[in-house]
Amino acid sequence: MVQHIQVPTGGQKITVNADFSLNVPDQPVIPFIEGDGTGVDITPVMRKVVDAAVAKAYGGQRKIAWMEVFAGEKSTQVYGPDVWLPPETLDVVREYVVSIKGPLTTPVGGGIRSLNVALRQELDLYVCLRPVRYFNGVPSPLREPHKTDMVIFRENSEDIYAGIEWAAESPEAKKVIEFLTREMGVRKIRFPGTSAIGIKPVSREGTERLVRKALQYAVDNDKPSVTLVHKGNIMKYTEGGFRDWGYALAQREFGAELVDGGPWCKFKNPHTGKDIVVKDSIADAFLQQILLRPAEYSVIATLNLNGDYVSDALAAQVGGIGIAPGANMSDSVAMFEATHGTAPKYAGKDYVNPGSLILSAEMMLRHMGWTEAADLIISSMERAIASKRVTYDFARLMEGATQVSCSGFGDVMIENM
Ligand SMILES: NC(=O)C1=CN([C@@H]2O[C@H](COP(=O)(O)OP(=O)(O)OC[C@H]3O[C@@H](n4cnc5c(N)ncnc54)[C@H](OP(=O)(O)O)[C@@H]3O)[C@@H](O)[C@H]2O)C=CC1
Ligand SMILES: O=C(O)CCC(=O)C(=O)O
Ligand SMILES: [Mg+2]
Repeated sequence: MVQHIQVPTGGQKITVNADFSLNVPDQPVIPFIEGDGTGVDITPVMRKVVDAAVAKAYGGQRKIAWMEVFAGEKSTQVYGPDVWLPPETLDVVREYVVSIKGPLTTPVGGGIRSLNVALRQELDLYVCLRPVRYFNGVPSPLREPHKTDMVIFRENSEDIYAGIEWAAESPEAKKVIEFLTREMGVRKIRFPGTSAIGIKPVSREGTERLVRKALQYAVDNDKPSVTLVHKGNIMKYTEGGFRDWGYALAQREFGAELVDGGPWCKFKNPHTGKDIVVKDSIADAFLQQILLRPAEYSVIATLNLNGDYVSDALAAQVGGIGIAPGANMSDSVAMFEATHGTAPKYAGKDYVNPGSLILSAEMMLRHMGWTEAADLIISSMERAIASKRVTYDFARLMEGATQVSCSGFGDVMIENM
């Protein structure tokens, strides 16, 4: 029984087989969270574009039955003042297997903890998958933006991002600091009386399941390399562990062999016979390498916080977070979402680029096996950009562009299907 969610009549559930493949009916029910801030602008546009692509691709034989579920500010309006993430949202998203969400606000400093992180943790959506590619004509700060073609596998359930921390001078922080200094012999806390404390859990199991997905993706998609991005020189057991466990897994499960004595290693893609190189890069150096030598990187596997930074940095190289899509996935459940946040200054103005959420929906359609509709979204996005009728973020950097609204860009895409 659901309290405030209206289950659409006529739609059916997507189900998951034992091997994690999906059974997708012709009218699947897809839960969506509208999102805070610019969620009110981009989510309806995303739905309109997806509905048009599906109608065009399948001539009315297939149709998504959208089902709104609630989180964030809208949830507090529907369920009551303090209900930010109602249990029935989690239940429904788990039960219906494939969903999509707009961005959700997280206040800085105090207030609620991230609902985005909570959704990922509660549903154990341990892979944050963020492909970064260039669309011809998009204004970019790089001379050769097409050379940036990477797929980020960001660990999504642990690291300092898990949000285990205590405020400075709180009894909890004092207790942890006392334990660390008295029982663990820690002498390195510079100002113990006024330090906030955060905990960074990074596990072998969490690393292995993420790196396994990244390596398998490289195999399935004929990619030349997987790079483990970490700061293991400084954080030896957490980020260094990530690197070491990643390399060990590549050798143990994929038969990788050391290159020149290691630690880089390589294995043959069983489908193509080509080499897949497994390498690593320290995060600060990596951030300059992706600008200077992007063509040398393909699949990226990294920890949660690094993945957050790397996602926006790479998105900027190909035109910004206005067209940066993503997915949060477990072995069975997938929740698609844009890389960007709620951009509050533009909320409700029908202004921002809906491209990130539309391309997240494109990933969703492909995940469902609805490739014809997904292809239509890509081709109409390409044509819309080529026509130079684009939202402010591109228009301000593009010569000869006509600026259109958020919904206007959706309409340009639909015209181009
Ligand atoms: N997954 C999620 O739900 C996420 C939520 N957040 C949350 O969002 C809130 C705001 O975060 P903030 O740091 O401002 O980051 P945002 O990603 O919301 O916005 C930063 C800047 O990115 C550009 N931008 C964002 N969205 C778009 C878009 N659709 N089209 C074009 N440009 C866009 C704008 O740049 P310009 O000013 O140049 O126009 C904007 O000012 C925070 O509460 C944060 O926690 C953040 C990231 C992810
Ligand atoms: O949860 C948030 O508010 C921020 C999340 C974020 O920036 C991301 O996942 O990329
Ligand atoms: Mg982010």
